[in-house]
Amino acid sequence: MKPESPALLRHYIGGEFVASAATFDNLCPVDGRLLSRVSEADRATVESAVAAARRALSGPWGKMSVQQRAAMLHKIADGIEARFDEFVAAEVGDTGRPVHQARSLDIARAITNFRTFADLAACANSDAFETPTADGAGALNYTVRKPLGVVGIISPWNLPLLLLTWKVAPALACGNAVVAKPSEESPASATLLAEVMCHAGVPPGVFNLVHGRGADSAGQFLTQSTGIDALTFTGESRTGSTIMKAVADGVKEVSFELGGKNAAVVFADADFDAAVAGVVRSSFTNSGQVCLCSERVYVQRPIYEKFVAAIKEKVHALRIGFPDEAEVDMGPLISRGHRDKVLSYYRLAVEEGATVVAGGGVPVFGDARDQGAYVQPTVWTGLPDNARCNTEEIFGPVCHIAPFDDEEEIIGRVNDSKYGLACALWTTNLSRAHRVARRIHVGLVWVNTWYLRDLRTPFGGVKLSGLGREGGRYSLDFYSDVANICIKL
Ligand SMILES: NC(=O)c1ccc[n+]([C@@H]2O[C@H](COP(=O)([O-])OP(=O)(O)OC[C@H]3O[C@@H](n4cnc5c(N)ncnc54)[C@H](O)[C@@H]3O)[C@@H](O)[C@H]2O)c1
Ligand SMILES: O=C/C=C/C=C(\O)C(=O)O
Repeated sequence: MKPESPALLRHYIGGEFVASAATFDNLCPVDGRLLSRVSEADRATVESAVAAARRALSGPWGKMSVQQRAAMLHKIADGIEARFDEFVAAEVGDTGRPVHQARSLDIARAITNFRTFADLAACANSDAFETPTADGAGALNYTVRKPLGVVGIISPWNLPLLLLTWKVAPALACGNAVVAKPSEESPASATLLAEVMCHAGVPPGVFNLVHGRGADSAGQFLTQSTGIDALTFTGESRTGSTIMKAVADGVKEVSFELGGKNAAVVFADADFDAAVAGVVRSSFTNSGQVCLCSERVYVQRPIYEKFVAAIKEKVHALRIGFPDEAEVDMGPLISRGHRDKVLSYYRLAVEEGATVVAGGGVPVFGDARDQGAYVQPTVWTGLPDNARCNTEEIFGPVCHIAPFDDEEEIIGRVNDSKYGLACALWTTNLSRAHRVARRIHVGLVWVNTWYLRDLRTPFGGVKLSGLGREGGRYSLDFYSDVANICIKL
């Protein structure tokens, strides 16, 4: 029987699904099979999406109150909920992640993103100041939030729907119209989101979706469009730098959530078992493809050897499997291309003198997964802090474990990085927790936990890890312009 021709994923522009003559293949990282063909937007297509967004701002969307927009965001969340299993299947197909993760994290958080920013925007207060004046009558100053206008959104493949909606939700809550460009590696859930937007009655042009790659493709064309008012981007630091140059002439507002080379620091007084479990989670979740993952692990010397042995045992026990296996811990990397990058670091580590405590290669399954993008979860010791494997973001299931002696030493070593996104500290000493956390030069510190999220908190990094903060009112501040009005009484 002739195999079904793969689906064609289309753009969503001005409320219509639009195909392009140019397409690219979307492959499944579990077994390499062709999942779908994807329309690739040219510059004209991207510009038509930007124009549709501009038109939407002067339509019914631009006249809606924040309460009406909040209600629309809840309808979008309802729509994702109604098609929850389809979104799970789309995300798992594109990324190969465990089904249980897609259900509990990726799709669940997309729904939460819309509901959280609906409520935050609807309840956001403005500022007001009574100002005394020489004539005694005084003046009243108050602020109003206005949408930026057309916001370009470019998102990565590692948590596709979570990170796309992390930006779409507040952008829409603040009254903007958006043109979103998801990663070429993960087009499926974004396309489903467009269907939900359409069904929810989001006015045409408010949410536009264009598919394509980065350089010389839809991503670059979006950043170069003079029709966008702001650009929010999540991805590699070097891509962020390229995008910053592209938008500089127009002095566009940017929000960047970029790369990291995060540390986990385990003090001798930590709850040992909790720290072991926590580091396994923070180094190997999503096959290490989370910007917050700990690729640098530092363990205080008295427990170092015991800790390495414990991590080795846990990593050897990690179940690498098909997405739908109930107990699977780890799936493949996103693509053969990304696997080549991670394997190049596996080789480099040995060249740099690492001891390979666990992993270091490619698992052999003897089934379809051998055509996928799997790698072994890997643990190294023995490298100096300045080794490339200890300074460059690998973005795979790997960590290096090094001993340290005291607080001053470890604070200096953790901060000696061109990145500054996140850090996980493990200690039962409360004073030490507060003291050290404040001195780590990152945007996010977790103590005795990792990736515990409260969406009202600021999220973002320093140095090469990003520009700006999103989350809670920080998102409202980025996705709206605040104007001050002064009334002479
Ligand atoms: N800080 C955070 O919150 C955060 C979250 C997730 C991922 N990340 C980072 O993202 C990276 C992994 O994601 P990735 O591989 O998709 O990143 P990437 O930079 O390769 O691509 C991200 C997005 O940018 C687009 N793009 C690429 N080049 C472009 C260009 N020249 N102009 C415009 N768009 C372009 C891509 O098509 C994709 O949609 C890692 O470095 C990770 O640390 C950071
Ligand atoms: O890979 C990076 C993960 C980013 C996560 C978030 O932005 C979030 O949880 O809101």
